[in-house]
Amino acid sequence: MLEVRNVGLTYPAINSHGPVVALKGVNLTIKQGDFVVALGASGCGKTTLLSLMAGFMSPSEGELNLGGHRIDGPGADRGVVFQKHALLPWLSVMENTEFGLKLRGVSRSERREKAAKNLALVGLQDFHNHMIYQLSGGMQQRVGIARALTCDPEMLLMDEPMAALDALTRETIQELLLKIWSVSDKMFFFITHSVEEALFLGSRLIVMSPRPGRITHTYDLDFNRRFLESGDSRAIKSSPDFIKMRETILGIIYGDERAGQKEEFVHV
Ligand SMILES: Nc1ncnc2c1ncn2[C@@H]1O[C@H](COP(=O)(O)OP(=O)(O)OP(=O)(O)O)[C@@H](O)[C@H]1O
Repeated sequence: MLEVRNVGLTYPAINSHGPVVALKGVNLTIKQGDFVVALGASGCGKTTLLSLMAGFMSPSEGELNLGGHRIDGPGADRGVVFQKHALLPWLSVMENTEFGLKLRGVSRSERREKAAKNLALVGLQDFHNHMIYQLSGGMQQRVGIARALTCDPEMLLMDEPMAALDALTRETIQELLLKIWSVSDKMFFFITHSVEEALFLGSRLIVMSPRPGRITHTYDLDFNRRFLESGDSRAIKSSPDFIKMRETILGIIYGDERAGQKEEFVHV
């Protein structure tokens, strides 16, 4: 279980810009098997929250605990999938996928076996020896997912992993992610700007607002389970309850975006 308790994060002043209160009073609990998706206007602190969960930085206030232990740096119990540029272009698909295990000193045969299993899970079993530049954007993102899974983390953290992909590839990888989620007991934390993607993927949706960044709305969802039962994503995304929810969430986010255009960010 991941617990975020009363977390605040203030970035220090840069030149003439004062400090920025990126997060204030954030509370969130993510349990095994939860797929939590974060949505919110630009600058509301989504990436900051993910970075704290990843241990890339420490909170100014409050604490984050994973499995009862305070997060005080990056760890193999958390795998991160970024939007792009996170693969090593001079290594092959297999070498990228096994990289984390290699750093941990795992034997070649064991890490190859684990990497091959996860490359098969994302449909790249025939591409072990390809170089990264020989793959499409969607395939590269599949390698990123396989790489994160290969260290067998308790939690997968994903910061807009589909943002750079075309619509069709994006839908295919959304469906792939749900299939991976359904056969694992991992915690997923996923950031997106797409309301449709958030509703489709999440078992819980948090909506964040800026100035200062905080969680303002939480929704439990079951569109992902309905997809896993029916396999028909288009039917789910065009269903009346999906569309109604999409409009509600869009109303909240557009309200925040418009307010943001009128106000300066809060400085302390
Ligand atoms: N390194 C930094 N130094 C100073 N301020 C920062 C830094 N990183 C982010 N910020 C500020 O903190 C706030 C939250 O940023 P963050 O990137 O977490 O938001 P976000 O919701 O992920 O935004 P987006 O949706 O645009 O990616 C913003 O006001 C941003 O300008």
